[in-house]
Amino acid sequence: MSIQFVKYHGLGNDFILVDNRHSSDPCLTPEQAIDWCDRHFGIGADGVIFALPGQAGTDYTMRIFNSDGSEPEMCGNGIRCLARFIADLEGKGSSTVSYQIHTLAGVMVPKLQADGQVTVDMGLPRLLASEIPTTLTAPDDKVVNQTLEVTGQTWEVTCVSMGNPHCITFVDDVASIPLEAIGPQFEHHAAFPQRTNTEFIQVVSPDYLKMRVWERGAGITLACGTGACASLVAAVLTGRSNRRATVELPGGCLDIEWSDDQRLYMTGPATRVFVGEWVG
Ligand SMILES: N[C@@H](CCC[C@H](N)C(=O)O)C(=O)O
Repeated sequence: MSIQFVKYHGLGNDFILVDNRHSSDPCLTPEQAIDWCDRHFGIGADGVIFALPGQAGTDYTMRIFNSDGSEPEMCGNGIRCLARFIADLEGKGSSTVSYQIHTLAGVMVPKLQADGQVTVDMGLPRLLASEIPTTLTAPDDKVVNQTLEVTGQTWEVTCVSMGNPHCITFVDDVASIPLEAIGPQFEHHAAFPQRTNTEFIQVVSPDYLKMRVWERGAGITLACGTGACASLVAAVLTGRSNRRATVELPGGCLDIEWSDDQRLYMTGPATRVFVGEWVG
């Protein structure tokens, strides 16, 4: 088996991109994606992303496997990388092109900017417990400032879905959170039937948030675009931030806006690192 790939990252959240335009099924199995993502015995990445033919009138379809082989509905940093990958494939790398991308979370619209950044219309946040999903409140209620018991400690959490689930906790100092130890306990908590991504947020000012993340299916990553959007929504819902803020992650900063049209707009970089060929 010989497959060409290109490695990209969005603020250190890194992905292997595969040109899958010839078929509507990913050319790798979840087990193969696990092998590719292995940082010692494979290429190394937080996930593998496939550019497939568009569905329902869209330009392309994005599918993604996390590094544990599970398939998330959406990936914010990944869709910026996908947009740049497609533009490179189409020879439009330096233009301000935009694409309609079909994902399991709905249609997303990334647009390449003249300065090299990518802005993505990430759609509407979903706030009801049944939409997260979580059993923390009644299905039709929002999950804002709810208590959650993890590792014998009580946390106050707010949950937001950006198509994928996020559980957000505001803390005084993100650096002091033992993410490696508690991340898995949030991810696999019985209150989250589809597991959850977990963000810890320090509010520096109403327009500047610091974030660390434990991702479902990938563990600690240097950035998470859907997580940054969900965290801004949680910060607005709890009266902690403005509707537009910089979110600083270990890998760098994203600009996030929860616009008056209620949609989330995320702007950040997407960087090509190298091309390769898998000869497994
Ligand atoms: N890093 C991503 C999110 C990837 C999916 C996530 N691990 C999940 O399972 O939901 C982002 O930038 O949004």
